[in-house]
Amino acid sequence: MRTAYSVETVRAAERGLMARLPEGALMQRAAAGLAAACAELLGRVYGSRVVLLVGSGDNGGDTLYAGARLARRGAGVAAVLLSPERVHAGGLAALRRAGGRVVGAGSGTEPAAAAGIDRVEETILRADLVVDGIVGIGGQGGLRPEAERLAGVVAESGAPVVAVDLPSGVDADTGEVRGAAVRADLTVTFGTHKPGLLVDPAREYAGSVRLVDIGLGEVLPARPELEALQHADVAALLPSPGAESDKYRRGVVGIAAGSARYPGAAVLAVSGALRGGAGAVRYVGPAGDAVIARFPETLVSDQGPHKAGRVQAWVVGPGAGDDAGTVAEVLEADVPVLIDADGLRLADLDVVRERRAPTLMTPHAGEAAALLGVAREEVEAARLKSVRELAAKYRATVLLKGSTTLVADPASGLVRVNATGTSWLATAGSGDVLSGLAGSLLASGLSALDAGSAAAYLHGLAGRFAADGAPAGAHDVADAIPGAWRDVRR
Ligand SMILES: NC(=O)C1=CN([C@@H]2O[C@H](COP(=O)(O)OP(=O)(O)OC[C@H]3O[C@@H](n4cnc5c(N)ncnc54)[C@H](OP(=O)(O)O)[C@@H]3O)[C@@H](O)[C@H]2O)[C@@H](O)CC1
Ligand SMILES: [K+]
Repeated sequence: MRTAYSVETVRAAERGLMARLPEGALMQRAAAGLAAACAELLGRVYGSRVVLLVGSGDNGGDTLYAGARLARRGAGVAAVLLSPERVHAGGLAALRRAGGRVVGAGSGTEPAAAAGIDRVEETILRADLVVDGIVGIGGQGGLRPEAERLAGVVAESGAPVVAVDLPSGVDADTGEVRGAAVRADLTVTFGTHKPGLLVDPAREYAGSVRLVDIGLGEVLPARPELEALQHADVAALLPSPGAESDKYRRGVVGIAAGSARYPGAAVLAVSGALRGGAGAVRYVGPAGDAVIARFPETLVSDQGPHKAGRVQAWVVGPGAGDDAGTVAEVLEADVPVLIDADGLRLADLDVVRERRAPTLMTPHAGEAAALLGVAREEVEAARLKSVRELAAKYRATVLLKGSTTLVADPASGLVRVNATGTSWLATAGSGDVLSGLAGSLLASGLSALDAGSAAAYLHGLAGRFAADGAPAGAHDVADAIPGAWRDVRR
């Protein structure tokens, strides 16, 4: 499991840890990990040109101490100080002792302000590596103008960028990027991941992320604010039939989807459900012929959901068109229900709120925006906040689809982020496959949080396998689910 903790939690943990350690010990651990990552990226440290962008806080301190380590190994290290009067004094002294220099205005020993500006640009443009220590977890909002200007020069230089703890300008807790921010190739983060490193849009700014252990793990609380399942976690969740299992014990999933206009949605939802571990898939709706033609193992009924027979979980909504009656009937069932696509528009949301059995809602950003009464761009800019708000508002587990799919649990407030997604999954019908897959996992007994997050994980992996660098259709993704399942189990 990969976990992320909020700034408040990190700060509290750090206070506890610092009280037990000699002063500066944590910063030295951070700087050592940072310098090692920079050295690895450089390949050859001796003779390389490293530029440090140094802000006024401890993030700048980490950067200066790491710079000192690189200078001792023979790198030419130049520090650009954004607030020379408030720079981390110990870090700067260490850098100078190691032979590092300060460039730009206000350094005291360097050329005057006007000339200094050019020196800074020249230096950055010649750099082999830029280290972004402008701001870390103490940051508020996007970069300030001077930092933004420097970030522009860095982008122009094309030099690889290592961000210290976080790319400066992104929000550590939310993953929001409300102004200018540094784009990094690698982010070296300390003690724990921060939520912003795992959630878009900030995740995209971070590049690859490396976690440096500074001993924080032992003082962090057991429950993180955000977690990301890995292969082993998903493997532990997936159902496996025992010797005694029959189709009812393995779970029957009901799919109420498709319409005369959109029969394909029914076929795709069933294709996902058949690969999700349930013992049987029942289909209810007007696309029975199309479903049977493609998947003869489906139990098809043209009666409504009430008359469909035993079902342990329902999926309602994909391609449902305007069939509000079926959605209402499914919501009356006292079993877990997954609501997707048209179902999200057709459902009586007061009924959803009052349901006793679990509900899993699976909107994309546009559907989530409609449910929250905000613009789609706002959901995309603030994915974590949006998914939490939806879960609280509808007292349902909510899976917000997208480049980083999020699943929020209404009771605990825990959010899971899925890391297996690929942009190849942004293809018509891919959401229908996901609904069927998640519904099938619900029917086999997983909680809504586990079913949603395990389904997102398998679906993302299947998308990668199906695409393998080329476009793939939603049915290819469904066909690749068994391979993803085996890969996770291996
Ligand atoms: N604590 C620990 O044990 C350990 C902490 N560690 C490290 O410390 C970091 C946290 O350090 P921190 O608390 O000093 O805050 P930090 O992120 O450096 O920035 C604060 C300064 O930035 C400024 N500023 C704010 N917003 C800005 C913006 N948008 N654009 C530009 N500037 C902005 C703001 O200035 P002001 O508003 O006062 O003008 C303030 O002075 C953490 O991320 C990790 O790297 C590691 O060593 C491991 C041990
Ligand atoms: K930073």
